[in-house]
Amino acid sequence: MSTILQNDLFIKAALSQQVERPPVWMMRQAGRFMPEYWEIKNKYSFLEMCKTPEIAADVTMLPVDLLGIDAAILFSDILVTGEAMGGDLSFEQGVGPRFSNPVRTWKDAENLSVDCLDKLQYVADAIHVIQQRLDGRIPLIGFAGAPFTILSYLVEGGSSRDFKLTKLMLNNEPELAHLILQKIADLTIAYLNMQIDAGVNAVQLFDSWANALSWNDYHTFSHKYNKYILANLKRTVPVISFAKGASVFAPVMAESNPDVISVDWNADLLNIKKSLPAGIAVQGNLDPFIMYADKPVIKAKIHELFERMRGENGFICNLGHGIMPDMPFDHVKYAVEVIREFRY
Ligand SMILES: Cc1c2[nH]c(c1CCC(=O)O)Cc1[nH]c(c(CCC(=O)O)c1C)Cc1[nH]c(c(CCC(=O)O)c1C)Cc1[nH]c(c(C)c1CCC(=O)O)C2
Repeated sequence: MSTILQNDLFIKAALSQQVERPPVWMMRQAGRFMPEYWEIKNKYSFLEMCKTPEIAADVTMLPVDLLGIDAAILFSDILVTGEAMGGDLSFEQGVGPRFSNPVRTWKDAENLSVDCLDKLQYVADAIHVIQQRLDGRIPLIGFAGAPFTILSYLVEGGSSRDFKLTKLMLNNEPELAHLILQKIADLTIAYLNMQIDAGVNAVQLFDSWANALSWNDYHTFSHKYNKYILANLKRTVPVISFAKGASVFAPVMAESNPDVISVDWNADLLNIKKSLPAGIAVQGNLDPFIMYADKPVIKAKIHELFERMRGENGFICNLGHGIMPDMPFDHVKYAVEVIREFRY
């Protein structure tokens, strides 16, 4: 690590070193649950916010200044790689992400571009601005979507409940799926290495919808590509592998040798950690929905997890999935305070 960080709890825990308390950050920590996010969001579209480095930096800094978390995460979206490859991406209020030109045929797949890193230059520019603003206070996490999760959005043309079209492709035309997955994986390697060169202090690969896959399909269509990506990253910063489904797939994820595995809320985190090779840290695994509960419940659930993880190096506190737009801001802030006051 070249930068000297004032608060390096997150990096230490990611590298399984001893810390006085677990570090905390939360997925979707910059977002619609914050009134200050809406002040910006009411002026720009979501993609304008992502693509304007000064605005992306302003939004990245909101939870740093308002919540006091131990790591910032770049404000962007996993779907920007799909857009750079040729996807016509939009985010409509109430509808969510949409690709208006879904990728379903060999011709569609062949048209996807891999040599398009220049289209993502705005992300490197944002990282430079954010690192100036952070000024070494806490680390910055970069990220990308894992190939299977990006494939699902490209094929479905947006969010999906059951991934019917994606699974139809995996079953009926596996070679077509492999062509698309390989292209996404190759761009993702270049993209994450670009973020590392631009100065992020860690990267996270989001395989949000891995839990849709069977055990064998997970190996064939997800793990294979995630492993290929991790093998080709500049391993100068910690790498976090996230899957909704990590409760089941964690031992497989470990084979791609990440520094950290981020676990949803279904599993017992200590059991997962003990099942992994020494030196792999875990992140998670609070049920995000505790944020709706009364404050004493929030505190009790955090302490329950921390007591369970007592004595374990290599534990980063996070939610098993992202903060929801209607979660009370003061509950999230309270959760961070409880974590920051905790000492082993
Ligand atoms: C699957 C996925 C996406 N995006 C992402 C994932 C993986 C994590 C996960 O599993 O949730 C990742 C993501 N999306 C966003 C970030 C920024 C950093 C952070 O604060 O975590 C990150 C890391 C901002 C965002 N990404 C999005 C928003 C909301 C945009 C808005 O303000 O309208 C934000 C703050 C939009 C988005 N982008 C995506 C969806 C499903 C949606 C929201 C749909 C909806 O609820 O309206 C795709």
